[in-house]
Amino acid sequence: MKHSRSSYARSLIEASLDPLVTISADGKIMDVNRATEKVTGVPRKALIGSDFSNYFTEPQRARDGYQLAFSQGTVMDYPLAICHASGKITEVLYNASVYRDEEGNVAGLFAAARDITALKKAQRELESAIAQMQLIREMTDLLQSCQKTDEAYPIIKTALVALFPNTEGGVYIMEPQSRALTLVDQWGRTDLEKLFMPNDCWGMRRGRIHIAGDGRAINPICRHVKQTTAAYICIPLLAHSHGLGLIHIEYHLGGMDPEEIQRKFSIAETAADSARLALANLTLREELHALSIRDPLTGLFNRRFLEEAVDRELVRMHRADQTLAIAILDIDHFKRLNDTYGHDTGDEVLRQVAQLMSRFRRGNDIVCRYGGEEFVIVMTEIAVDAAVERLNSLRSAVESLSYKTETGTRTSVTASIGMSLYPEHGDNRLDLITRADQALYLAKNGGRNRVVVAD
Ligand SMILES: Nc1nc2c(ncn2[C@@H]2O[C@H](COP(=O)(O)OP(=O)(O)OP(=O)(O)O)[C@@H](O)[C@H]2O)c(=O)[nH]1
Repeated sequence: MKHSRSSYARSLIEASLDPLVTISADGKIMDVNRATEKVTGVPRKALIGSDFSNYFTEPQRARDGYQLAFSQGTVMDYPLAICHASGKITEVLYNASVYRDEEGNVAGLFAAARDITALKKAQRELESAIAQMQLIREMTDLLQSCQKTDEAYPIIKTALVALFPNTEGGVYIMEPQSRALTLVDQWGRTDLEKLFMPNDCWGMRRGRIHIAGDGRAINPICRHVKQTTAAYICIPLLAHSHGLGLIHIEYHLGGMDPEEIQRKFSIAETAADSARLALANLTLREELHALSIRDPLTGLFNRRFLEEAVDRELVRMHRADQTLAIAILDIDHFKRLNDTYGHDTGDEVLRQVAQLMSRFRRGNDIVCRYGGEEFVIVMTEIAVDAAVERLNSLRSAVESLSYKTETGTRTSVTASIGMSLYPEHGDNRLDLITRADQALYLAKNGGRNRVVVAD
């Protein structure tokens, strides 16, 4: 009966999936079950009699737990990590309690471990997923506050570097005219292709993520990828199937399990989605802005732009204690020209005068179509004499332009110019424009085709 009871107890111990061990008062292993052999990779014979702390990644911590169990009589959920002979680590929680001999003296410790490796891994993955989502959220937040695409690229890059440590890559933007993909920011390697066409990238061609260099049989290597020692992922940034750019990430497969790689891809996709939306908004905003500050007939800046620019320049001139000249150029008898030769000839005159004025621009000068047949020129850091001289040469250049009319004859125009100076005639845009306008009125009344400075 005695024999069968101990064999029953043994079977029970062996049936446990948790590693069970008894340790003597001097720290030597006295007995183990099969689960302990399995988790350590050491046969029972070698385990018995050996120092129990040898099998942990942190032997001192194991000994501390052992001491604690002795002093308290028991320890619960004591975290340790067992090191298998192969190097594989099993994270466990230990429950241990002392056991006594027949005289009631402490004879050793009985300890049971619960494998929490999978739980810990899931916990770490969850924590890392939360941290990554937090990073993406921060990136999205910052991107929403960007005013220009130029501000967005470094934010996207910084987020990608944080999301994918130990990778290399770059952010490309598609040039609207040529459709070429241009490298605008990069991390890690510095020899990424700087410029290539969408056709050189399988991701851009197909409008979806392209993964290659990771040993899959079919996925071909993109032409823009110079070295193929690393695996890589190309994420096209598209908005309504219109190309905005590309995110290219290269990574080394060593040590990453396929599940982890898959997770990284999903994160890359989420980050790219956010970057794509932000870039689409910014590009649209920039396009609208360009439309809103240009005059469609002449291509010059419009009044709205001028107002913002003059205010900015006035602040700059004030700080630098410098002068600024504002001149309004008005084509003489333009109504008559329109009435005589037709509106199209009038338009052609406006276009040619605009081109002339663009060529006239120097340094920080601002030239714009102020409305109708009126143009404004802003010249910074200029004295009155120099300004008048330049304006007179512009006036005579306008006079020497010749236009073919709708009837086939040629005609020409003259222009009157009124000018005011900062700070002499005012310290703000409205005053300066009013004074220039008054000077223009005087130029018209004085016989036209002349430059008049506010008195
Ligand atoms: N062709 C053309 N004409 C325009 C445009 N915008 C304004 N105009 C015309 O420009 C003319 C401006 O005429 P006015 O302001 O009377 O002045 P003006 O005939 O130039 O006479 P002065 O300024 O006194 O020399 C009007 O007939 C407008 O219709 C445009 O975009 N194209």
